[in-house]
Amino acid sequence: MIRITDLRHRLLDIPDLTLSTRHIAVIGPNGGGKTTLLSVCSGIEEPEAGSVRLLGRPPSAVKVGWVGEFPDRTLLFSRVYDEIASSLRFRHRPCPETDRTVRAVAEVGGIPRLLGKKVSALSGGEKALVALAAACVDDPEVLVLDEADSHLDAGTAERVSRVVQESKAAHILWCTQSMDTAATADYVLFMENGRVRHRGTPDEVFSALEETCFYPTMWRVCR
Ligand SMILES: Nc1ncnc2c1ncn2[C@@H]1O[C@H](COP(=O)(O)OP(=O)(O)OP(=O)(O)O)[C@@H](O)[C@H]1O
Repeated sequence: MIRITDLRHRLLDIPDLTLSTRHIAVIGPNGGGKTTLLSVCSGIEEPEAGSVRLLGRPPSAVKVGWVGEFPDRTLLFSRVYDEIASSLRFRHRPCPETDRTVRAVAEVGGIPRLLGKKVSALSGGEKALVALAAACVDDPEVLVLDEADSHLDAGTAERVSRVVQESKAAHILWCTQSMDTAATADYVLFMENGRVRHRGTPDEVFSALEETCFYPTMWRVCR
């Protein structure tokens, strides 16, 4: 469970929010506070007031995997293998176990052929897949994606969805500008001006957004 109480941080103002579903989509206009909310929920930023609890603990006590919109800013190592292995190495996992786990997560992400490459030689979409593999390799309890799918072709975005769904994370907080992706979530938060304007199942939230640009294209076509 994710529990937010009296949260105030910059423009964020969320008095009370309890999220118990696994896949939570965070959507809304630019500047609405989505990244700020994800940063606070991930423990990257301490809230100015109020509290966030993930699985009953403060975010700093939870294994959180983070994938940002610009992997160039977060990828630390020059080789793909080293990047994906880094969190296991930081925890001093045995080398054979690390090797097995890195290869397994690369397999799920469809990137075994990238393991020997230099990060600087990858395309933007390949970097996103590497960042996702690095975030998933240590079995995060909570997986947070901040518009990680924004520069991906449809096939790569589909692969990202598969890796995310196959992760063992209890919660996936996924900020996306793809309303079709958000429509596949269990629960949707629509953020505007730092507040949660709409919350509920995709049906509940998107029915309130039918006249706006925040309505899934696939729903317009197929429903
Ligand atoms: N470090 C910061 N210091 C002060 N204000 C900030 C900081 N980071 C973001 N903001 C402001 O907070 C507001 C919300 O930003 P945030 O990045 O959370 O929005 P967002 O919904 O993720 O937007 P986008 O869809 O454009 O990425 C914006 O007005 C932004 O200018």
